[in-house]
Amino acid sequence: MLGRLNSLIQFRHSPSFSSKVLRRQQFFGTKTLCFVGQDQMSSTLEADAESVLRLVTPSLDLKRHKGQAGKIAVIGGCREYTGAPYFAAISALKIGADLSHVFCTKDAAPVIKSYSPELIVHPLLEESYTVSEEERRKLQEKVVGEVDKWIERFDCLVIGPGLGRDPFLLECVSKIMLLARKFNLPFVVDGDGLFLVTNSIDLVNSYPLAVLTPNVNEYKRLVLKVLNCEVDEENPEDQLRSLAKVLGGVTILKKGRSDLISNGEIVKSVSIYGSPRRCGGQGDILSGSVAVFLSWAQQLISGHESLSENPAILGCIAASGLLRKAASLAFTKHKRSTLTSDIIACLGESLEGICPAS
Ligand SMILES: NC(=O)C1=CN([C@@H]2O[C@H](COP(=O)(O)OP(=O)(O)OC[C@H]3O[C@@H](n4cnc5c(N)ncnc54)[C@H](O)[C@@H]3O)[C@@H](O)[C@H]2O)[C@@H](O)CC1
Ligand SMILES: Nc1ncnc2c1ncn2[C@@H]1O[C@H](COP(=O)(O)OP(=O)(O)OP(=O)(O)O)[C@@H](O)[C@H]1O
Ligand SMILES: [Mg+2]
Repeated sequence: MLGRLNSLIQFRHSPSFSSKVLRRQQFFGTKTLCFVGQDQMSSTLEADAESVLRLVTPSLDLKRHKGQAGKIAVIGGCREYTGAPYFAAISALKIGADLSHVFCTKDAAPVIKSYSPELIVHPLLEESYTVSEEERRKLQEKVVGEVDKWIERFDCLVIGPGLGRDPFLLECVSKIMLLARKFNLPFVVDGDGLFLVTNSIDLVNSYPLAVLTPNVNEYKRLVLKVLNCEVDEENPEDQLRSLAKVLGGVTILKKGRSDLISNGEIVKSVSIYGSPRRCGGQGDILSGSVAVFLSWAQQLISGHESLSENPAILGCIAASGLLRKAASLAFTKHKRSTLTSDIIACLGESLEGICPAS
């Protein structure tokens, strides 16, 4: 059994993929899934996102307790932006995480708390305008110390949604990223977290549990900074693979008409569903979703020592497929007036359609 599971979700270019029916192990409950190897993780570019969703999504098991389905923390939310961290955090819960925290600035906290009692919001971060020069170092130690008390409880962080670009705040977040690396905690970097990382690439370099989710603008800036060239529209896969390789094997999800995913070795795309609506906030849904599916993929793999796949790639494929399905469903209902909150409201129905809970 293990050999078959192993061969089927190996991420090397293995031509030997073949169609098989797999019986899941106890830790996810016995669940039969059809994991068609050929058009899945083998050398074809397009991943079979729906099969990956079925593979990593755990069964609901009465024997499990609160927290086991995932504890996510979003680091983001400032005076300027409060929607993005909310979108990322609530998406994680709507998909199936048990707990979703937001670490944001004192200004943003009451606003985000007012959006939903489901989120645990920590008003710990600070922006420069609230801190005098002499207080900075001491306050930074305090902020990072407070986050440190929580950080080991989480399965994945999402760093950047609505973070803003305040230098003092970004310096604190840099230290939080180093803390996450010390604890081998996976993190998704999005939004202004990418602004931070693009200017301090060492924060993610050679960290295989880092996932970057750049949009068109953010990708352009990352390529310019790291590869010192313009985006190659003719051959995006090779350039993406090179970028991830130069960054030491981080996983990059390049968002666009098709989402392209690479860890510097393989490249996979997810083009299913999707919608023509480009309202702000969809990338925030994606970042929260990657965190949940990456955590579930890690649980799946940790239950099989012999498996060596990259949970970050699995998480990106699953999250992209689900978001695109939910966006398509929401667009069917709301057309031009589709909002990010409409897409969030479709996450549950979309996942249920691919991977029924009962
Ligand atoms: N409702 C909300 O609260 C939302 C907040 N969002 C947050 O808004 C913030 C900005 O996201 P965007 O998608 O607008 O960011 P982008 O980076 O796509 O663009 C922001 C603007 O700033 C410019 N810019 C960004 N970085 C730059 C750089 N290094 N040098 C020069 N110009 C630069 C861009 O060209 C653009 O004009 C992020 O933290 C994001 O999470 C968005 O996610 C959308 C929804
Ligand atoms: N042209 C497109 N056609 C179809 N789907 C798209 C297109 N562009 C983006 N998407 C989908 O929307 C998702 C979010 O991408 P987008 O570029 O909106 O992120 P973003 O700009 O970071 O969003 P946010 O406003 O949250 O910051 C992508 O993962 C992708 O699946
Ligand atoms: Mg974004």
